[in-house]
Amino acid sequence: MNHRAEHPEPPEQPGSGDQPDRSDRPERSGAKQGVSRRALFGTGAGAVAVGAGLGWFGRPAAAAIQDTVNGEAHSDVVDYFGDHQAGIVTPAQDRLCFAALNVLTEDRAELVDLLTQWSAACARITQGLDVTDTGFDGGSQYAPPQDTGEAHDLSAGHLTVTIGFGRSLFVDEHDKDRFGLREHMPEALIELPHFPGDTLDPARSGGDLCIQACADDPQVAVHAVHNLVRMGFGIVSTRWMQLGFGRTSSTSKTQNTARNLFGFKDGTANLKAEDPQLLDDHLWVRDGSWMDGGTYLVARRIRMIMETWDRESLMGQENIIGRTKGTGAPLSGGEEFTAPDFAMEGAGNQPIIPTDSHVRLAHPQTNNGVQMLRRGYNYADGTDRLGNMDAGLFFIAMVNDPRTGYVPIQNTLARQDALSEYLRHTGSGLFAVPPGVSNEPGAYVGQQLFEG
Ligand SMILES: C=CC1=C(C)c2cc3[nH]c(cc4nc(cc5[nH]c(cc1n2)c(C)c5CCC(=O)O)C(CCC(=O)O)=C4C)c(C)c3C=C
Ligand SMILES: [Fe+2]
Repeated sequence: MNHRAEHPEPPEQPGSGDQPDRSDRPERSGAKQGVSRRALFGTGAGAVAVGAGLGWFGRPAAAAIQDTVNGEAHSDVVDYFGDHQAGIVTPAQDRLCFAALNVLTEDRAELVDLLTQWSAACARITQGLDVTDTGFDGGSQYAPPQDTGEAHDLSAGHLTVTIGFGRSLFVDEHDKDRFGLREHMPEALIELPHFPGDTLDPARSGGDLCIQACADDPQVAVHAVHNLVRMGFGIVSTRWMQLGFGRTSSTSKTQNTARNLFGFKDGTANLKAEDPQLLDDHLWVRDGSWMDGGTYLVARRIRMIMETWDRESLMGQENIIGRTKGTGAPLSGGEEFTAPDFAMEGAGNQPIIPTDSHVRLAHPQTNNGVQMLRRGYNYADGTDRLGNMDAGLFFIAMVNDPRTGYVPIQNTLARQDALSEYLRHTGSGLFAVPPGVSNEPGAYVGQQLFEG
């Protein structure tokens, strides 16, 4: 185990004797609300730690941490350990911090060591703890803190951290093996093709690794990425990063459907945690390889041209999507979750759900029965030089084979979808998301790949 806390104290720096003695400084702010990092294992009122299991890092397992809200047991911790990584079918939180990283080192052992440290850190921060026991202010005055500190007083916030491996982790741009992983590179981890209309920015595309941190609180999500990147100083560097808000999907039937920045309910017809057979058919890799129990994550930064869309009539908008703006019901009638009737005709014997509408073209019926788990977020990143909003959807989809589960649908949408006129794809990434991390001593994300 490679906890930063176990690293020896750094040698005394020249002149360090001149540093002020701050051992008597006052304690900084304590818990503010909820189950805070400090309250959980300290003296905070209201928090109850029930010893129902120990993680390999020696702390109570996630489900053990509970608080009481209106007399009912409540936990805002999502278990880090399991057959699948959290952040896939676990209920989509409201906030996202997504980062794609370049791996700088050529040393496989250094990479494995980092992944091991990341898993140890994730097991802690997903419980609302600092990265190490020493935390952000308990270590040596002469060494950088072992946690950056910005989430110290905040609760776990249902934080999930999902790690993925890009194709470029396996082979470089000359197809040369990196880290001896080439023979294990899955065939499904393709270079995504150019799709009609793509205007991708290389600075917002690709990456050797990805970190998807989702939480109720943006500061908790950013803290996760910030600390994993900090721990990887000199081994990885951030290639691009995207913040998201207002989840545009629901991954559980217990969640309501949120709206995208065009004002439509988004995520109605999605794979949901409650349909294990569909998840096995469309989401989880089931091939006995190191990816068994994992999935593939497609990320697309899709700018939505608000200025044009906002001038479209309500009827025009609904015909483009194929659903009503109010309830999200299909134009063929019923409620939000009523199945669309694509055969139904409207005025002039034309299909009531237009042939170029988004839901018709994206529906499994049009795509050989293919389904995907969508887990995207809205984004708003200021304006361009003309004052137009740079805002849209950071689309995330997870599928068990992007060659059949994503590429054909994206090609169809890019060519025929009436919605495409209002969209610009500006960033892209495809990552193999390995299975979950077991609660065994020393287990780490991607272990099946490196030790299989
Ligand atoms: C390649 C896949 C998809 C991309 C890219 C995509 C972009 C995109 N979608 C919306 C808004 C909506 N999408 C909706 C449904 C829907 N979209 C996809 C796939 C992609 N969308 C699928 C598979 C589905 C489900 C189709 C079905 O089975 O009925 C909807 C309707 C509500 C819902 O079911 O979620 C909306 C609204 C935007 C704005 C967008 C790009 C910015
Ligand atoms: Fe869509």
